[in-house]
Amino acid sequence: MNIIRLERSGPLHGSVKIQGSKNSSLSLMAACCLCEDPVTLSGVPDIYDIRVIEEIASDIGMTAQRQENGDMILDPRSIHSANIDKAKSSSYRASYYFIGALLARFGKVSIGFPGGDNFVSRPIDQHLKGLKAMGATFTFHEDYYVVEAKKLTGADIYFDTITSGATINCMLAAVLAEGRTVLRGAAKDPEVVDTAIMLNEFGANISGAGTDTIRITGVKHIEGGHHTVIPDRLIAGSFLMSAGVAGGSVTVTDVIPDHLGSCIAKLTEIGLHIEYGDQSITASSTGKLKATRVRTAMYPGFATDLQQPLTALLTQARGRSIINEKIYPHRFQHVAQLRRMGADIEMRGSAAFIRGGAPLKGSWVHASDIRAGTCLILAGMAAEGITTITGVEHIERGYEDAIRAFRSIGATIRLEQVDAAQAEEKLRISSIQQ
Ligand SMILES: CC(=O)N[C@H]1[C@@H](OP(=O)(O)OP(=O)(O)OC[C@H]2O[C@@H](n3ccc(=O)[nH]c3=O)[C@H](O)[C@@H]2O)O[C@H](CO)[C@@H](O)[C@@H]1O
Ligand SMILES: C=C(OP(=O)(O)O)C(=O)O
Repeated sequence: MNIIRLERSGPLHGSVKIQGSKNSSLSLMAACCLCEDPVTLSGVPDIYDIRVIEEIASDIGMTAQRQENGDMILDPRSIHSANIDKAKSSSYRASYYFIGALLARFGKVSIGFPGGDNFVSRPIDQHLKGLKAMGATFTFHEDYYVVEAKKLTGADIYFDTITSGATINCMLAAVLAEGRTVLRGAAKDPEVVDTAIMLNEFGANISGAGTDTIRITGVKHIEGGHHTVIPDRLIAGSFLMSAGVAGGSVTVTDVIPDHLGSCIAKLTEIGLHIEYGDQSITASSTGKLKATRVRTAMYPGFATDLQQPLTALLTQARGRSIINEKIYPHRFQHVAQLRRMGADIEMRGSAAFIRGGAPLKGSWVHASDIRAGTCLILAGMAAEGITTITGVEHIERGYEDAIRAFRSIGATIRLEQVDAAQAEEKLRISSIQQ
C-alpha cells in the first residue's frame, strides 16, 4: 500500500498552479447528460472521483475522452441507460447529480447511495424534498434507490438548510422540467454558479445563481459547447495555509481570489501576509501566528473543507484557538491523529479548543478523508522527525498530485510503498503511545 512520508520542512518558497475544482467537475460532468451535443470541459482534474464518473458515463453510453491537452470531451448523444452502477455511485459523494441530470430524459433513474467522505451524518433529505416537489417518487432498496417521474414539473422549493448538493441537483432537474422552478434558500457556492453558467451557455434559462434565490425556466433542450471549470478554491486554500505552518512564501496561481475571501480574511487575522492579483494569491509568514476563533459556514463563510488544514495551522499559533464546526459537527477525525503527534486539542461537542505552540512530533497517522489528509501533511511539515500518513487513497480523491506540488515548494515529502499489515501494526502502536 502507498504511504506518505514527510519531514519537517520550510521555509517554503514557490508557486503552485491550482487544478480545476473537483466539486464543480462532479456537477458539470453529470450536467452533460442534459445536453444534446458534445461538451468540451477544460480543467477537469485527473483524480479518483473523476475517473469513476468517466466509468459511469461509459456504462450509460456517454463517452468521456481525455484529450492530449487535458480537455475532456463528453458526448451524451448515445446515452441509452439511467441505471447507475451501485458500487460506482457509492464510491464517491456526488453521484446523485445523475438523478437531476437524467430524470427528465429517462423518467426513471436507478442509483446506489452516495458515498464520499464519512462525517457520520450526510443526509439527502433536501434532495428528496426538492425532487419530490417537482413530481419525483423514490423507492429505497438495501443498497440502491430508484427515482421516477413521468413528468418533471417546475416547483417552488424552500430548502430547510443551505445545501450546495441539493441546490445543484434540483437546478439540474429543473433545466428540462416543464415550467418554472424557484429554489429559495439556495447555496451560493461558486460551484453552483459555475454549473449555472455552463448550462446557460448551452441554452438553459437560469437566473440568480450566486444569490439565495435561483429561478429556472424549463426549456425543451440544451445544446453543448465548451466550458472551463473554475479553479479549486479548497486546494488553493490549503497551499496558502502551508506557508503559515512551515514559514516562507507560497503563491497559488490560476485561482479566483474572490472565491477565497473568508479564507484570506482568516489567514490575515492569524498573521499571514497576503497579497493578491487578478488570478494569484501569495501568502507569506515569518512564523509568528496568532490564535483565532473560527466558525465554519456555507459560502461565503469559512468553508468546512478548509477547517481541517486550518486546525493543523492553529497548532502552530501561540494561544488558544477555537474552531466551531457548524456544517459537519463530527468532522474531527483528524484531531485524534494530531494528538498522536503531540497537539494539545480538546473537543467539546462540535468545537475544538486548540492550545497552539505545543511542539509536534512525527508519528504514524491515518488520513480518513481528503482534507484530514491535507491537515496531516501540513502538521507533518511542522513536526520533528518523520511523519508517516496512511489513507493516501482519500487524498487522491481530491488532489491530482499533492506530493509533487508540495515538493515543488520545498516540502520534504515522498510517496512510498509498504506492506499493509506492517502499516496497520505501526498505526496501532502509535495510537497506544499517544
Ligand atoms: C461533492 C461536493 O460538492 N462536496 C462538497 C459539498 O458536499 P454536499 O453537497 O454533500 O454538502 P451540502 O452542501 O449538501 O451540505 C451542507 C449542509 O447541509 C446538510 N444537508 C445537505 C443535504 C441535505 O439533503 N440535507 C442536509 O441537511 C449537510 O448535512 C451539511 O450540514 O458541500 C460540502 C459543504 O460545503 C463540502 O464539504 C463538500 O466538499
Ligand atoms: C467532503 C469532501 O468531498 P465529498 O463531498 O466528495 O466527500 C471534500 O472535498 O472535502
